[in-house]
Amino acid sequence: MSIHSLEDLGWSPFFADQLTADDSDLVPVRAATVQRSLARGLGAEGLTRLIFPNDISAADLAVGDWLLIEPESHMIRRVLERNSKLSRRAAGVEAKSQLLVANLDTLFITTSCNEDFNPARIERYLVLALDADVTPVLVLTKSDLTDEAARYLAEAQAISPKFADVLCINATVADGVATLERWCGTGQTVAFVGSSGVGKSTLINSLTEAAQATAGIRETDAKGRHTTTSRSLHFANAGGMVIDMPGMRELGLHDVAGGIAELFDDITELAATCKFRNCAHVSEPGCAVLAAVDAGEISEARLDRWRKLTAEDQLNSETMGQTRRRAKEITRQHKATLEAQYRMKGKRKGKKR
Ligand SMILES: Nc1nc2c(ncn2[C@@H]2O[C@H](COP(=O)(O)OP(=O)(O)OP(=O)(O)O)[C@@H](O)[C@H]2O)c(=O)[nH]1
Ligand SMILES: [Zn+2]
Repeated sequence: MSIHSLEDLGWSPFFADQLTADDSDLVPVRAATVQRSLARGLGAEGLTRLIFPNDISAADLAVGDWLLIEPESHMIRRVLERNSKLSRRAAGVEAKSQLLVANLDTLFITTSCNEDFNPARIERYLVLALDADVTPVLVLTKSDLTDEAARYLAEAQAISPKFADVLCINATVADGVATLERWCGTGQTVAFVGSSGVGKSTLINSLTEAAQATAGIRETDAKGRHTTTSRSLHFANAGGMVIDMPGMRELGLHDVAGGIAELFDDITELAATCKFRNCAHVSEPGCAVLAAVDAGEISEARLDRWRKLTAEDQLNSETMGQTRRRAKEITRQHKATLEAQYRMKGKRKGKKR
């Protein structure tokens, strides 16, 4: 197994600065796979199996994390602060978030030049990337299977100025893949999201093939196929690292208010001047956002997309307790309204008398 420098694995001053004198007997490794009680770390010595102490469990770790471990026992002692993290709402009734990957630099939001292309879905992924502090790059694949690649590209570019780049490629040929490599250089970590069949595995395989072979850490199943059942960290040919996230097609929005505020920064800015602090921009008096819509400065469609994303985020972010409280509050308000109406009727009756 070849030896890698920590910088090859994405180590940077951000992590080095977190080390203290107490850590001098520990070594840094980067979490390469994390499954229940089995986690592996990549370090200067190659791939090692990690041991969990009582106070750290697999749920506390994400692929891409930087960990400090004991060099002999491989016991994890500390998880270093992340410079970015991608999470989603965990399965189940509670509004808990599940950590997916950590210390990601670029997220390739992937779709194809066909019926998969959907601006609303692309915008959802963009919110996730912005919320996670990860650079979003939009990748349109299958440019070779359409006569309308230029139209798709123009439509994609119109979605948001927040994309660092919008690429339109044939993922099955080398020069298509090469356009992604400028994001995958030494010290950089990238990952892909997008629907099934848009070409994520094709791109990951091409971006990592040569480097994985030399590193000798490509995990294969009994038939020799590349296994993609859980998230894992891989070397990119261009010098950086790729996190494979199989099964990450649908990422329910959860706790991404910051990402929504950034994507819709025009609405966010105006909202600060609405008369009411918790203005929902529906029909409130003194609403600066509605005024901007009336003036033609913000399109109704854009405000509508903001409303939908905000509603989804709020619903997914509230706990069962909050849902119950909200239901109670609605019932209470309803009762109060009915009582008020009843009293009004009574008064009117009283007047008649
Ligand atoms: N012609 C052409 N075929 C492509 C392109 N990108 C992907 N494909 C093909 O589309 C099929 C699906 O590609 P995958 O890489 O498996 O897609 P995926 O996004 O990884 O799909 P999941 O693993 O289900 O999430 C494969 O047969 C690819 O060869 C492209 O740009 N042009
Ligand atoms: Zn308003």
